[in-house]
Amino acid sequence: MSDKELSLEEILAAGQDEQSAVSSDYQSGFAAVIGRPNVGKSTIMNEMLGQKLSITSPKPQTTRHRIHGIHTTDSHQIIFVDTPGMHLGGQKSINTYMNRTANSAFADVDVVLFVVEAGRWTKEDQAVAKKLQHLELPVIVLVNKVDKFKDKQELFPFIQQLSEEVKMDALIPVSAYKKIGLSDIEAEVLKYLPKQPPIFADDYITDRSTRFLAAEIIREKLMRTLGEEVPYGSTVEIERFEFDEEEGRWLINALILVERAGQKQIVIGKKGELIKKMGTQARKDLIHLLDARVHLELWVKVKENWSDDARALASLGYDDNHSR
Ligand SMILES: Nc1nc2c(ncn2[C@@H]2O[C@H](COP(=O)(O)OP(=O)(O)OP(=O)(O)O)[C@@H](O)[C@H]2O)c(=O)[nH]1
Repeated sequence: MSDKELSLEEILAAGQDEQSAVSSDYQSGFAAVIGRPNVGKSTIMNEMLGQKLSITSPKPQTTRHRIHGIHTTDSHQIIFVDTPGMHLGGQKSINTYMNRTANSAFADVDVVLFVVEAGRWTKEDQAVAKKLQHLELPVIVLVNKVDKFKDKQELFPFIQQLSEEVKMDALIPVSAYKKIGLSDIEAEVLKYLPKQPPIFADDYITDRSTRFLAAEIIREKLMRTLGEEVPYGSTVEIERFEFDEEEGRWLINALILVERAGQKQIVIGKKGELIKKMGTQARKDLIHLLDARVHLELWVKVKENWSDDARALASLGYDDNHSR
């Protein structure tokens, strides 16, 4: 990848200006959110963030974490991070996921939120629990979907079983649907966050970031679809990013820039099947990011030495003065 890539440090630097103004009691840090698919991780996070927004890290393939959301208040900032592969659900086997997470995903986080589903303990949950045993990190178990149990007493045997199976520091019954337990999660997480200034600027989630993240989502699909075949030097430029009020949907046109004609065919795939696949996956994530319908057009264009092109760089956010 190009060394002009916007680094995580540069993104973080955006938060530096804010830091002088905050109190010395300010707390900030990272909470990893893990759990098998479908337990309600996204729903809990969206409720905690108060908005349906999930952002990914600037470099999905090279940073350890996907940033799921940033919750900033006057006294603290919790950065919820997802472990790699978590959202691939059924597409990735639990083993692959666990192998990857075992190596690096928990580095640098302050606390782990292990989400399970009330009344349902599966082999996948067990595999996650087993991995957690070897971590030197505080673990808070979130038993989600407790609304499914009218009589809370029915939950006791399950909670008893959990306390035997999982090495935990706290257990919180939660219903993301009914907004039960959300403030308890926040209070419990705060016990483990260091006193330090906010890591991200509190306005980090802006239009500009959204546009930038849209490009990142598409680039992520490019990398995931093509794997090691991803053409060196390819990148994504957002040409159009506007909301169509009448249709009630976002219109997004994105160019995948490659440096040679031969690479264009690799990206498009046989009968266009690869670009179609990437488009479908990217659209799904964009709908989630923007919380609205999305019309996405993806084009592949050969642009020799795109990395020297000022406009391309500006649109990618590599230029401080770029227009939004
Ligand atoms: N009854 C009930 N259902 C819930 C609750 N929270 C989430 N769900 C449902 O559980 C399903 C899975 O929720 P998600 O938030 O997508 O789960 P996830 O763990 O992020 O799933 P992956 O993205 O596959 O890892 C959805 O159908 C939600 O509507 C809850 O508090 N109560």
